[in-house]
Amino acid sequence: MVPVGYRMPDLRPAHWKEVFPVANGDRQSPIDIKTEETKYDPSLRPLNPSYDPASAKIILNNGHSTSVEFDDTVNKSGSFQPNRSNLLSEFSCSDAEPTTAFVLTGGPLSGTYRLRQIHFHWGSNDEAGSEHTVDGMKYAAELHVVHWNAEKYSSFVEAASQSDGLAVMAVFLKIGECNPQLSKITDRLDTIRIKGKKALFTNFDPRCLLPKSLDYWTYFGSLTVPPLLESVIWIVLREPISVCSEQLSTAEDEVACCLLRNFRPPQPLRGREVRRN
Ligand SMILES: NS(=O)(=O)c1ccc(NCc2ccco2)c([N+](=O)[O-])c1
Ligand SMILES: [Zn+2]
Repeated sequence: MVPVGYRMPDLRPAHWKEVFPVANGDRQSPIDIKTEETKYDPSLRPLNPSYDPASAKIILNNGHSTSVEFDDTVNKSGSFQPNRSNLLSEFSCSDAEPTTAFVLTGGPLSGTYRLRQIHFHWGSNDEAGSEHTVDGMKYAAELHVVHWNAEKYSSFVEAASQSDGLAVMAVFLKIGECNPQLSKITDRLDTIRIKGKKALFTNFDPRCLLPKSLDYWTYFGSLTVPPLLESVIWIVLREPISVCSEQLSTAEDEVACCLLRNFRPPQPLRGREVRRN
């Protein structure tokens, strides 16, 4: 029962500032990446994602996106002993060494950032859907791989309020070949059609969704949905991955209307620098 006189907050991005004043802050995300204005930084190291597929737990419809949540309660470094039954080569699509953790290191990061969840932003058609844009160009969708600074902070929520608390790797999705790795997620969306619904989702290695090249742009920004906290080191991969229209429309059809067009428009750069490796 909604109390008399209660006005539901307007959920559209242009109104977020009424509830979250930080929406007008100096390091908001996403942004338009003007490639000519990015700065090469020789101190930037290669990215080093290493994920334990066994840490994938559930797939969730959290009302503004579909996410795959990972068990980030313990640091698995050292605890994951590769053996016949769990060798990454059986799960992973890359031929990397078996991992002993599910963390992101290297790139612009100092320290170890632990994988929390992955989720997508898409539009209601193939022409728009990404949050970041490149020279004004929108991609069909955008994958976010969310990590938190487990070396300095004790939880995701604590890290989310710190300027170096989160690291989100963004991967653009462009319309092309169907992506069998993505189907592992889109094929399960029918099980989480309504908000709050979750389903078991294990043995998924997010590296299967990454492009061949891990070259990136990086800048200091924020969460792109409320509470819009300015705690994210953004790492935007320059090479997109492919998705076919059928997969995207499956995603759009399978989840409630409110998950469509869940992308925030680009925000003012406010003098920030975008670096590239
Ligand atoms: N589009 S995003 O990667 O910036 C993003 C935004 C919000 C939240 N979550 C909302 C939230 C509440 C407290 C702190 O965080 C997440 N996430 O949780 O991975 C990611
Ligand atoms: Zn996101």
